[in-house]
Amino acid sequence: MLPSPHRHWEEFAPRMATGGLFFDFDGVLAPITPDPPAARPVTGVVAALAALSRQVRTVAVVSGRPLGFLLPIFAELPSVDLHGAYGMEHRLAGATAVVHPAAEQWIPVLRAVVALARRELPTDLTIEDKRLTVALHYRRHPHLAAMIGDWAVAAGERFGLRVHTARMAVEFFPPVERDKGTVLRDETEKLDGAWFFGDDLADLTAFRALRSRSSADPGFRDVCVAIFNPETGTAVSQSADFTLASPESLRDFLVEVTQTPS
Ligand SMILES: O=P(O)(O)OC[C@H]1O[C@H](O[C@H]2O[C@H](CO)[C@@H](O)[C@H](O)[C@H]2O)[C@H](O)[C@@H](O)[C@@H]1O
Repeated sequence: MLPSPHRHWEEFAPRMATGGLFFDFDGVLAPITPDPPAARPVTGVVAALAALSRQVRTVAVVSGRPLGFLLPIFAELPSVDLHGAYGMEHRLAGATAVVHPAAEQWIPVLRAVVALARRELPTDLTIEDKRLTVALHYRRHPHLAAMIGDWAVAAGERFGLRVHTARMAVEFFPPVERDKGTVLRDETEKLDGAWFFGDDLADLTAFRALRSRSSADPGFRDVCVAIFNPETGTAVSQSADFTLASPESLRDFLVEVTQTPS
């Protein structure tokens, strides 16, 4: 019997021209690193996505990163859709970048949070200003987690922003109903099957969107894949169809399947 990843791939083969593969970035295409701006895809995975985009109808990256970060990294993949800031901005294949209008009006408020964080929080904290969202990273200072969490909750209430705990970080979002789940719900409307590769709790919204689509539509095939990371424990794996050990294992899987005639 084929191992689970290859069995799912073989079963998905008839839907290649009408299905999609959607990938998270950090922890999935790129290994986790202490310095957020330094994260880059593992060697060979961009070429594997290029090969995939010639075989599958939709290939997309769905990330908490802003488009400004994703665009240069995937510059050689114009046929891959990029969804940034948890779906609050996107650049679909062959089109220009679009910002969700309800999110755009919150940009000045997010600027005010960045300014306040620079004034009030320790100077060596990594403040990632992503224009439509803001992340405060404490990976290099884990003892500050509780203080930063409390500061973020108070600032979120004061400015009317949503606040979520992320991986060794807290993030501020406009109060707009947009996340990886709504991206998957919208982008799979015209597809008859989709895969999502994720490693973090925010990726569970995407898994749920695929599960909910396939339970409403038995003709739709969903495949949820976890990329293991010790920081997230088993929460993502337990909701997935199978787990790959690392971004490198994902790269190896994609290289193998894109080179095997279906
Ligand atoms: O949706 P994703 O593509 O997974 O992005 C989620 C956040 O990832 C980044 O932060 C995480 O990765 C960093 C680099 O490995 C790491 O240093 C940090 O501790 C992690 O939280 C990114 O910086 C955020 O903007 C993304 O929202």
